[in-house]
This record gives sequence, C-alpha cells and structure tokens, in this order.
Amino acid sequence: MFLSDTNMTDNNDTPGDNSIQKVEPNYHQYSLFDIGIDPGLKDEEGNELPRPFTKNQMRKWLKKVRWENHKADKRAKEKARAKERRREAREANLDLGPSRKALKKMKVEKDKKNVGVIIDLSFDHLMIEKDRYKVIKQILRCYSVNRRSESPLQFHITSFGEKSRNDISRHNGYENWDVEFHEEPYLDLFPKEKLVYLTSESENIIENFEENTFYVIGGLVDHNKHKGLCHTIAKDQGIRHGQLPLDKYVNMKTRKVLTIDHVFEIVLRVSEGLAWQETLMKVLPVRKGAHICSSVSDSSIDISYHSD
Ligand SMILES: C[S@@+](CC[C@H](N)C(=O)[O-])C[C@H]1O[C@@H](n2cnc3c(N)ncnc32)[C@H](O)[C@@H]1O
Repeated sequence: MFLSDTNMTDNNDTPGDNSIQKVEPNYHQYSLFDIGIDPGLKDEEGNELPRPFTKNQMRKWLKKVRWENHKADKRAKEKARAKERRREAREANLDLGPSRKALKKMKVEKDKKNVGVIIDLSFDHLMIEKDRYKVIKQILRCYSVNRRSESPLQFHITSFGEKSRNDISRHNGYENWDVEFHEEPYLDLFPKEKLVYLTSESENIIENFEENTFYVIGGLVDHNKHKGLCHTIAKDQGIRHGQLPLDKYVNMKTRKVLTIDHVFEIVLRVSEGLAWQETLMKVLPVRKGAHICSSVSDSSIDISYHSD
C-alpha cells in the first residue's frame, strides 16, 4: 500500500506540524539510509525511529515516496495496456510474438557459458549498513545483465551469511534468481586451480577469460579504505589473481578500481565475444573518463598467471 502525502505541503514550517503527523511512513519499506539520513535512534525492535525529522529531510523522504508511487502506478498502467493490446491482437488474429511467460521459459533454456563468476561476500564485517546495501544493489545489476544475456555466466555468491541474507531479502523473490547462493566460502566449493581473484592491484594482466574457470569479485564497497585487501587474500590463499587490462585499452582519468557490477559486466561481455575496447567503452561510466588508447589494436595475448 502506498502513502498519501496530500496533507504535506511546502508551507509546513515545522516537522511537528499536525499536517505532517498525518503522514504515516512505512519505515520497513523505506529506510532512512535510502535517502542518505542516518536515523541514529532505534526502538527496542531495532526499527528506525521517525524523529527527529527536519523539514528538509521530510521533503527528501516525500520526494522518494512520490517517486515510488509514480513508479508503481506507471507499471500497473503499462501492464493493463499490454494486456489490452494482447486481447485486441487475439481478437484480430494478429501475432504479437512470444508472450512474457514464453520468453521467460526460453531464457531459462539458454546455454550457459562455461565461465563462472563468484561474488565473495566475506566482507560484511568491514562495511557499514549503507555500504552493504550498495553491494546488494550492485549484485542486483549483475543478476539483471546476466539474465538478459544470450549466453549468461555461471553466477555464484559465496560466504552468503545472515547479514547478507537480511539485506538481500528487501528484494522480493531473490530465492528464484538463477544464481547459486552458498553459505560456504569459495575455497570449500571450488578447486583452487580453477579460481582467479580479480583485483586491480594484481601484477597479472588478464587478456581473456578461460573456460572452466571461476573469476572471483570481492563483494566490498570500501571507498578505498581497504586498498589491496583482495590482492593480499588471493596471495595468502595461494590462488591465481589478475587485473582487467584497462591501461592497455583505455586511458582513464580516475582510479582503476571499478564497482562489482561493472567488473561483472566486463567479464560477461568479453566472454560473449565483444572486443575489449568496445566492452570497456560500453561498460565504464562516463565519470571514469575513459578514452580509447589509439596505439593499441584489440588482439588477444595470453598471459600466464602465477599464484605467488
Ligand atoms: C570496489 S572493488 C573493492 C576494492 C577493494 N579495496 C579490494 O581490495 O579489492 C570491488 C571488487 O571489484 C573487483 N575489481 C575492481 N576493479 C578491478 C580491476 N581494475 N581489475 C580487476 N578486478 C577489479 C575486485 O574483485 C574488487 O574486490
């Protein structure tokens, strides 16, 4: 159910106004963290307490609620319109192509690539709630690009603990995703020689993704606080590691550390057969300021990893 904000006008001067108190936010659905507010206060059950709300915070919150309402409305209208179009087409004996249901079924039957990606969620203890949510959002994007791919990657999530389970359960239906969730760490699940930890600090430059190999991405949003952590872990565990060949194909204005979903999509696109330069220009966000290196051609060079 969505909230009505008709009682909340821009003329409300104080958050304690009667009109504001009529708004009954659903604090389970909308975390204050979602709108960049650290609520600080919690009740005995750990729920965020509504006060104190400044006028500005309340405005931001209402803007978010309005947007959510608008999105839900729009989706419902689109659904109704699509249903109506199908009904009309059926009556006129027109073929509108496969239904959503049929498309979904076709997707499940797609051939998976023999290349795997593992997102290593063993870093919960190093992140505040807000950053853990960012990790989950990025995983959501990985799932979404993989699902749309004609040749999806094998997708595993390891060290999937209680915190991650709670965080991800805000997104309904994750249990039905075509992703394998494991509570165990990857070392308990996969042979060491088939693992390659992706890390921007590795001295090994990846040129292509090997079949029958699992590429590990660190499930960590750390704002560079734990620089080199995944590289150290890979070396300590004696598994192979490699960095993406960013320097070879693009000039970047910013750091070479990418987000989980960008790394995932790069592995996916290159495994699909897209050239490196094209992939990087397509996937890297504009703010990374990537430009093509004019001196390179997009040929493949094999490298051998060493596991230190
Ligand atoms: C935001 S980064 C985390 C950075 C973290 N300080 C670390 O030690 O890796 C998330 C993950 O994306 C992957 N990653 C990011 N940039 C990369 C690059 N240039 N090459 C290879 N992997 C990269 C790594 O697996 C990394 O753990």
